Amino acid sequence: MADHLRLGVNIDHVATLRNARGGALPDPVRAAVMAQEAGADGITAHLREDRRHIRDADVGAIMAAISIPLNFEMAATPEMQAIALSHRPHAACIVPERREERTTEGGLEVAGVQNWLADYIAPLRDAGIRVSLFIAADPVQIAAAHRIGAPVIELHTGAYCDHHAEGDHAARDAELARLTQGAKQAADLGLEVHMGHGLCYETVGPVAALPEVAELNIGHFLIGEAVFTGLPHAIATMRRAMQAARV
Ligand SMILES: CC(=O)[C@@H](O)[C@H](O)COP(=O)(O)O
Ligand SMILES: NCC(=O)COP(=O)(O)O
Repeated sequence: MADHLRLGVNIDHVATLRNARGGALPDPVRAAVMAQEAGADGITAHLREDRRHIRDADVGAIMAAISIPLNFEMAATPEMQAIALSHRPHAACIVPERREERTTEGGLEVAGVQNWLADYIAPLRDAGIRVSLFIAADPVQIAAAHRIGAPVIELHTGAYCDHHAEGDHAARDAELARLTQGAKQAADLGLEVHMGHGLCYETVGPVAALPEVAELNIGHFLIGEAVFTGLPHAIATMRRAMQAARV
């Protein structure tokens, strides 16, 4: 078990709120600094092709303002590759994107495009960026991630969280079993395992308890909770829930 389960705080939805009015506030850079001060181990931010949350200028501004790692989420496009190479964040997490989706709906297809994707991530790796692939807990995709030389995978916890929210505990537990198996498979292959999407205080425990998991990336719930209790309190409460599950 990794000694310390890292918490990456995703600040995308501060930017979503800013963009709703088209101005400068609330500032996602301020949220990143506040998250760092509240004990986040990293900041995650997704520069979507449609720029619905952070924008190009935010990437450099966030990196300049924080001293913890930035996990830069990006689609596998030439434009995003060039942006990642120009900023060289600590990590780049390649995620699938569909313009019309409300949120990231599935995992990245790796197995079907493995030669192409291996070539795509090579320059990122050569630039010293830790590449991670945001995938479903599917044995075929996990094996393909390993084959193409990605050092890290992030398993999509969205379905697990959705089933929990819908009260469908059988489906939730089946999804948790898939995540558990996926984490084991990946760790056996030598991959570093992260998880994220849709996690909240109620759903974080069972995934935080998995010994193979080194990092959780959590955003939407924390930013929503911050409206009521403040970001430092939300982060501290999430950390306690993670820690309680780990012992
Ligand atoms: C890739 C992912 O898991 C997302 O949570 C992302 O970081 C936030 O963006 P969306 O809500 O647009 O998916
Ligand atoms: N990669 C998942 C992430 O960064 C956070 O997802 P969410 O908690 O905003 O759904």
